Amino acid sequence: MTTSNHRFSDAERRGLYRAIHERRDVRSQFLPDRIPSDVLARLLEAAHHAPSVGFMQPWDFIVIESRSVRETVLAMFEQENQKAAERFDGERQAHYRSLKLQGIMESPLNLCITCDRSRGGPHVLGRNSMVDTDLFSTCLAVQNLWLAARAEGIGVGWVSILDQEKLSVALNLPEHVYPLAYLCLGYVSEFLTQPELEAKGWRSRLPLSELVHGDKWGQPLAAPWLDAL
Ligand SMILES: Cc1cc2c(cc1C)N(C[C@H](O)[C@H](O)[C@H](O)COP(=O)(O)O)c1[nH]c(=O)[nH]c(=O)c1N2
Repeated sequence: MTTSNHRFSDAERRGLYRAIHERRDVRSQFLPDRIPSDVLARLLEAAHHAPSVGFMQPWDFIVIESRSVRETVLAMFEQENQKAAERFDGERQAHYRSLKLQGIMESPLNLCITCDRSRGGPHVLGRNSMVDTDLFSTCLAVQNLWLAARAEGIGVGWVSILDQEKLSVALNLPEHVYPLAYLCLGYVSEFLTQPELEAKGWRSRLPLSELVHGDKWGQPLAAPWLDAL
């Protein structure tokens, strides 16, 4: 077995944390520039190096450039988004309707990351008790791609306001393949410094210190370093 140095240089560490903190969900700032194929290859390679239960690697990547497929997905979004808006009342509904929640046509590339729930056969190591670990693994592939994209200067927007069954039909997915993440990708004019939902007053980041418990749920953790957050 080969191994690697266990610690990154300071610059490498800063780069990693920068990608984590400066990654954004993008829907408004896409530029039309094509993503070069070598860059796309690096993003897919990053996704493919995510951890997965039993090394199942349940993901597939559907690279969507076709305008007509994107138009179909956009129509699905409009339909679902209308239903979503109706769940809110009054001012909150007006606020919801003012939010831009997808960049399907403005981004030059859409990518669906799917989860093949049957990959690796009926008994996947680590998935006996928690059967959704294949979905969790695929989410990690999404996150790897999202962070790598940030480092490449590429914005990613996740669109989940879609009917899964209709999306599966539009993308010709087999029954056992789940359309986990529909993503819009492209270079951007800028990356916002805070989540767009926060910038637009929809919801703020919660204080981490309120989310850390000691030993059991609800028990405070004596940790002075939390006060510094
Ligand atoms: C599973 C999942 C699904 C969605 C999202 C994210 C995730 C993880 N997000 C993006 C989400 O709003 C965003 O991540 C948060 O607002 C935090 O912002 P940053 O990602 O830090 O910029 C998202 N955004 C959007 O405009 N339309 C959408 O349908 C979705 N769906």
